[in-house]
Amino acid sequence: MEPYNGDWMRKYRGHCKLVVKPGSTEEVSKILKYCNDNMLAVVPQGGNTGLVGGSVPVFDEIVISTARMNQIRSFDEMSGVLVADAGVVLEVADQFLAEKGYLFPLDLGAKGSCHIGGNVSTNAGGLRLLRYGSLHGSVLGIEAVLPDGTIVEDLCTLRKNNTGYDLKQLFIGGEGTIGMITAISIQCPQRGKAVNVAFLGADSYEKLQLAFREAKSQLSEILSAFELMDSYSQDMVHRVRQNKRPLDGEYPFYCLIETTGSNTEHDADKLEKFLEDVMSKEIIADGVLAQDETQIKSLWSQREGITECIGHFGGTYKYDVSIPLKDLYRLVDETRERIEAAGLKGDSDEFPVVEVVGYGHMGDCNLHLNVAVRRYDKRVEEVLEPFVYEWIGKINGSISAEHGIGIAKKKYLGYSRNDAMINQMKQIKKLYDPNGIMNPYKYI
Ligand SMILES: O=C(O)CC[C@@H](O)C(=O)O
Ligand SMILES: [Zn+2]
Repeated sequence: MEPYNGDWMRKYRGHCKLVVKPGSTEEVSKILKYCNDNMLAVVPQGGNTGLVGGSVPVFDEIVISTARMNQIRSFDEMSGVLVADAGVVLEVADQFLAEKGYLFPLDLGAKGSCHIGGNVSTNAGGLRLLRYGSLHGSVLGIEAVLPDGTIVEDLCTLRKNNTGYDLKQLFIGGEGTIGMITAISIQCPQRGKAVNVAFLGADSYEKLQLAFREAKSQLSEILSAFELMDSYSQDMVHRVRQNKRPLDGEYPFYCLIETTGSNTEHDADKLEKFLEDVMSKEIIADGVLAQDETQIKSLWSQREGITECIGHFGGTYKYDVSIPLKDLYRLVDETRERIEAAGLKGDSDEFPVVEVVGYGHMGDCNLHLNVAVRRYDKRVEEVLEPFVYEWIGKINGSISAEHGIGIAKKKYLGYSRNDAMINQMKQIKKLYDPNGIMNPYKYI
């Protein structure tokens, strides 16, 4: 039961005694009907890589795993529409598409274990939302099972479909609270043949913002990622991996820029010119361009590896938030000041906090504020919460950009949603799940 009861951050732990692994939508339907008739609570679970405790039980809820529902149902090579079971691993879906010259329009660090059904239920954002948009746009249809066993079959394969309320949107980001997604249809873009990556260092957050503006204007249609990393996050990666840093010098801020297009020479030329320009204007202090596939992977791992390296020290308090760009990094500075003022951060074992770091998807105004700790500690939590959420609320940001609500943010929803909205959400929950068996104690 161990892997089904605990999340990978070792922060949330349930006491479930039963895991069921249906092999088909019909089996999910029978299970849910039985559970609903007998008032048994359930937790749908995919790869269990979530970061807000949404996919593990709180008490003894029954886990319904999508692990055995892992078939690609169809792929249309003309339209690029993929129809697949919820339990297909994201990387497996992407590799399948790669062979056909296409790409899954979502990519994230946990791709080797997360399931596409879980991605859609969380409305995961990932590393290239800037280019390919949100799942609310690319998911064309879903198949889901309601708590009473009803199968909602809406695996539409068309982009345009204005026929009444767009009900699938409730399941995208619904975190399994109104039904369980069993399959999805999704619009996949062509895989760009030319991928280039640059890793840049900047002397200030202001300069990084200027670099972002230039990147949008000079790289325009080929820009596929613009990721932010502060020096603290890179120090953590270095401490854990002891690897050679990408740049010779050290800078307070770094960014990773990726371009994806169809013409290698044209794209490389554009990126080189951009680099020359931002360096000559002293917007960027130093930069390196990946020369081959291996270097592309190693530069990306400086960014994708942050979560894992930070976790290495013990635990992490994670805040996945949206903030208008100009204020985005201020939250990290202010949080670090508070933690230091409370005397909670230090190099030796007596201090719970190792470091306060900021990184994320700058292109989408999405900050990951992470507080790496040697152990979870109430004193740290009290300094962080509700401070972080109040800060976000005041600035009209979002307390959950891409990781969802789960158990971690349930009580803070009011900082991003007003009473009228929360009431509507409660009504929807009641309508779909009157017995409250679907992923209870979370979300709403
Ligand atoms: O661990 C985190 O806080 C962020 C994880 C993920 O969303 C990322 O962007 O790397
Ligand atoms: Zn992220």
